[in-house]
Amino acid sequence: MATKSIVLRPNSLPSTFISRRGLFPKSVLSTTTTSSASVGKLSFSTIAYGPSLSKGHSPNPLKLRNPSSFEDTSTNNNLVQLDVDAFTRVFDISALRVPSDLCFSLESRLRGHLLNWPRIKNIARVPGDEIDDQLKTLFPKSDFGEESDALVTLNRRIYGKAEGDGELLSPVLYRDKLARTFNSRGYVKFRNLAKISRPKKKRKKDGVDSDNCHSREKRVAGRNEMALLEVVTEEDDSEGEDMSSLLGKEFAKKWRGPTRLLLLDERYSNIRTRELPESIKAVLEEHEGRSTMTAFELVKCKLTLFYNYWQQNEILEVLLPKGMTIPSAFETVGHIAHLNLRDEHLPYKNLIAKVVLDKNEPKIQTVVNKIDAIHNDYRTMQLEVLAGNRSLVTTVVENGLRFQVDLAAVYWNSRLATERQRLLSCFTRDDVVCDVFSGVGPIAISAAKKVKHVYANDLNPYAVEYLERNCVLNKLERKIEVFNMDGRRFIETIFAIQRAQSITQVVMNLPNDAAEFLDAFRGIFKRNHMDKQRTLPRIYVYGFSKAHDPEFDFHERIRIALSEVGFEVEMRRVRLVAPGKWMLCASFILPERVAYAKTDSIL
Ligand SMILES: C[S@@+](CC[C@H](N)C(=O)[O-])C[C@H]1O[C@@H](n2cnc3c(N)ncnc32)[C@H](O)[C@@H]1O
Repeated sequence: MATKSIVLRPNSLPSTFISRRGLFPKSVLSTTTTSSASVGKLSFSTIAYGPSLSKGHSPNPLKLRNPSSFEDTSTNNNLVQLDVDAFTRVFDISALRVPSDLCFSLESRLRGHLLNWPRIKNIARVPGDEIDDQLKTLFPKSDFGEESDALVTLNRRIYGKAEGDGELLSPVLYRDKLARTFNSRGYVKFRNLAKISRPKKKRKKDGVDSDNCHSREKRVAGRNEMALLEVVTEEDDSEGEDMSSLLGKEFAKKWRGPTRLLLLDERYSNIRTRELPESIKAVLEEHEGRSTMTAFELVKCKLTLFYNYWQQNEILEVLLPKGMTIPSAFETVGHIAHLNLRDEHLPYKNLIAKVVLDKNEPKIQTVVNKIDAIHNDYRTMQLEVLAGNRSLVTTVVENGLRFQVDLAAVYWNSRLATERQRLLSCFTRDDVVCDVFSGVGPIAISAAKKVKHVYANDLNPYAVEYLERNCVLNKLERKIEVFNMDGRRFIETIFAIQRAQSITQVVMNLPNDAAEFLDAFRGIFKRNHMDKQRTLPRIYVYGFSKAHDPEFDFHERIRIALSEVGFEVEMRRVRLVAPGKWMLCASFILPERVAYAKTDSIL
């Protein structure tokens, strides 16, 4: 079972309509249309540390005026239109560009000064931070990082001093060299020059030119991503703000080889080089010279966090109204997330389900809500599909076994997985198990893997159908015999069958009523009462109790059902199913006097 917290948050909107203006605190809304710098300053004084939807700025402020994009169309066949762009936030941050070979050691030394945001790596890569493969081939030795004169050679070649090196220039460098030659002689720009080495353009498709196509692809890719980091500007040398003025000429801004960005803490977002803390500068100075291509730079970056970045509770916090209690968990059954929403959440049920689906795909494909308490005999739930595909047939893997279930037609409770394991640990390979209320077989099939033989029964024909399928699915059909009858009749029948092997363990997992089925054991051995060799089975019976002393209460019910008092019962609390309501498991060896009782006599 997986549980997820859904934290909801305030808003005073009508139940089926959520305006985006109402989604954000006023102060934050007003900042969404201001410049990013002012937002940054405001944020730090008023809002807690770390990424938040109430911080940063929205790249699409105009869209904020369209409240209908958050409308919860609950009445409209669970089609919720959630404008995911509204959750895009842009943060202005600073980063240190450092040589790639120093990035890990610098990261650990500077950790306290780094961004340290969840799911965002402190070391970032941006286009152009790595030496181009084509250029790599120009180096005399392949190990670029260790070759001290490699950079000199590269610079010579890039800046047009390659003649005499005896090597052919790559087409890119050749074009570059040509361009500079023409310019120095005063020629006008050679307009077709770029074509010399440019790769051929792909053919236009459907009248869309390839550049537009590319930019659209980029946009879509961005949406599917969690975050995007872009370098905005690099500090202007003319202001004397580059590292060279602080750390010596070695730090002059110039690309010197593969680099990485170390994202700095948000408090440094608008900082200048000279304002960097001494501790950072000291670490950089220490590292200067360790790399053959040392070059540190302070760069301004734009970190964009998309809808995919934010967690379920962060999204719902923004979407849902103030003052609501929090729906805290959902149960997972195969691909289905099973919510248990309270009345107050119902106007937002589709919105909640959509976010749950978005945030838990691909594992979760369907989100359902329990409509009503379980009332029927088959213990099936009334479920409403709120989001995703409508199939309630799913496969659950429990303890290495696979169980197919149709949540619309059969009972399944993943929360009992641990209890089932505990129960199984009581069985041995010599046991013969009888599961009176087996459902689709989580106990019966798991037991069959371990014990000699299993008799499994359920009243629900659909459960029996899935039980049979699951026996086959787990290749255990030879060890399980399946029955479809009322539990009481089943107990009488199975103990009367001559060919039945001696049953040593009986499981009765129908907590609401199982105790009341115990009378079926009265006189089960009476027909062959001379056969004192028959094994008296151990019975495990489950029950609920809301009593002050649940153990005593359940014990009483068992004694009354069996009409017997003189026997020992082990009692265990399984779990609290509701406030003050315990699920219990009682186990005892069927008293001899009950097994051989004459059915019409009362002891
Ligand atoms: C609480 S479920 C337990 C199922 C299974 N042991 C499990 O752990 O998933 C109880 C099962 O008892 C079945 N049941 C209800 N009344 C019954 C009856 N009178 N006779 C036999 N089975 C019954 C229901 O169909 C249901 O599958």
